[in-house]
Formats: sequence, C-alpha cells, structure tokens
Amino acid sequence: MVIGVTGGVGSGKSTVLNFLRDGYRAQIIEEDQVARELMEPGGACYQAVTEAFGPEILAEDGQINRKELAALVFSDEAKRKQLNSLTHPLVEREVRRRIAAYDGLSVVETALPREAGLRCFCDTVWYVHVSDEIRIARLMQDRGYSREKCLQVMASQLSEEEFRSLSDVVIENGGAREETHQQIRDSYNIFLKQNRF
Ligand SMILES: CC(C)(COP(=O)(O)OP(=O)(O)OC[C@H]1O[C@@H](n2cnc3c(N)ncnc32)[C@H](O)[C@@H]1O)[C@@H](O)C(=O)NCCC(=O)NCCS
Ligand SMILES: Nc1ncnc2c1ncn2[C@@H]1O[C@H](COP(=O)(O)OP(=O)(O)OP(=O)(O)O)[C@@H](O)[C@H]1O
Repeated sequence: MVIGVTGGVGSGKSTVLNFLRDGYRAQIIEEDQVARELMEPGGACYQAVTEAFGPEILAEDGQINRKELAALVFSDEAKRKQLNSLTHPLVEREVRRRIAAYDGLSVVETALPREAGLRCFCDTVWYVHVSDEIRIARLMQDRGYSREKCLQVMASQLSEEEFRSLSDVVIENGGAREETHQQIRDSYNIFLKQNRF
C-alpha cells in the first residue's frame, strides 16, 4: 500500500510522515530528500544540473550550493522548470525502486504532486492543509525563512484548489498536533476498510 502526502511548503507534511513512520512502521520517502541525494557529487542528477546551471551554483568543495540554486529557480519560472525536468524523472525512478523494494506501507511525500506524477504510483493521496498565514508564521519562527521567501516558494506551488482536486483526503493541520494525529488514524482506518488491504 502506498500513501502520497502532499501540501505546500510548511503545511506540516513532515509532521504527518513522522506519525505514520512511528505508528504504522511506514517506509518514508521524501522526494526533496531523494532529489538532494541525487544532486550530491557522483549522484545521478549532479552532472546534468551543474552543466545546465554553470559554475556559479558550485561551492568550493564541488557541492551544489543549494541557496544559490534556490535563489535562481524561485525567481525564474523557466529555470525552475528546467531544474524540474532534469531531476524529476530520476527522482520518480528512485521512488518507484524504493516502493518495490519495501514489503509494507510506503509513504511518499512531495510538495509537487502533479510534476511528480504522484497519483500514478499511490493508492491514496492526502493533502495537508494549513492557512497561508499560519504556515508563514511557522516557517518564519521554526525555519528562519523570511516572509518574502515563504511567498516566493508558495507562488511557485499549486493553489489550494489544485491541491484539493488532486487529493482524496484533506488533513487539516492548523490546530494542535493531536488533532492532526486523530485525522490520520481515521483516514488510515477508512482507507483500509474501503479497500480491504
Ligand atoms: C531548489 C533547491 C536547490 C532548494 O534547496 P533547499 O535546500 O533550499 O530547499 P529544500 O530542497 O529543502 O526545499 C524546500 C521547499 O521548497 C519547495 N520546492 C523544492 N523544489 C521545488 C520546485 N522545483 N518547485 C516548487 N517548489 C519546490 C518544497 O516545498 C520544499 O519542501 C531544491 O529544492 C531542489 O533541488 N529542487 C529541485 C528538485 C525538486 O523539485 N524537489 C522537490 C520534489 S522532487
Ligand atoms: N500542528 C502543528 N502545530 C504547531 N506547529 C506545527 C504543526 N505542524 C507542523 N508544525 C511546524 O510547522 C513547520 C512546518 O512543518 P513541516 O516541516 O512538517 O512542513 P512541511 O510540509 O514538511 O514543509 P516542506 O514543504 O518545506 O518540507 C515545522 O517547524 C513544524 O514543526
């Protein structure tokens, strides 16, 4: 069984993943993390990305400077799409490999469900929703993002309506964590019942 977890930046996807990992012994596959691994020197995306974006995105030790690359792609939609086209097919291949290799519940997390083709390999897709103001406040406080950075990343992602239309379940994460945990338990049990897994 494969659950897709999606939602905008800072909506609380990692919080949902932690609960599924601890409570249901799920294998967690974070597409951000997979992309990061593939962009390490020697990784499957490294050469293509450094050739496409040039030496200005490289740190002295040869690693890709993620801050530089983020500044480039989040201010230029064509560049963001170019980066996506270099990374997403290889990320998806690696995600599928990990799902096939694991005998149990896999949970795939992504902020980009359409670009990542999430529906194709998930049995159910859950959207983690929080109002923009709450997620901006959480990202500024917990992750040190500026308000401007939050708005820039949010502008490059799907709208709430688009996320909803791609998802089977909406998890509301604007309240206390325990309320979110209860929605996860309920959604999981309903899905098992409906699908006889
Ligand atoms: C642009 C990069 C270098 C920024 O790295 P950085 O370490 O600063 O941030 P991190 O990877 O943790 O991403 C932070 C958040 O930005 C959002 N985000 C990341 N990539 C993208 C993208 N291509 N388009 C829109 N939003 C994105 C996500 O909500 C993510 O959680 C990095 O995100 C990247 O390489 N992105 C391309 C690969 C990708 O699309 N990954 C996401 C799913 S496959
Ligand atoms: N119910 C909650 N109450 C208070 N804070 C929360 C709650 N859920 C998440 N947070 C906090 O909000 C911030 C964003 O959550 P999280 O990192 O899970 O988001 P995310 O969707 O995984 O983000 P990204 O798209 O960047 O990976 C974190 O600092 C987290 O601790």
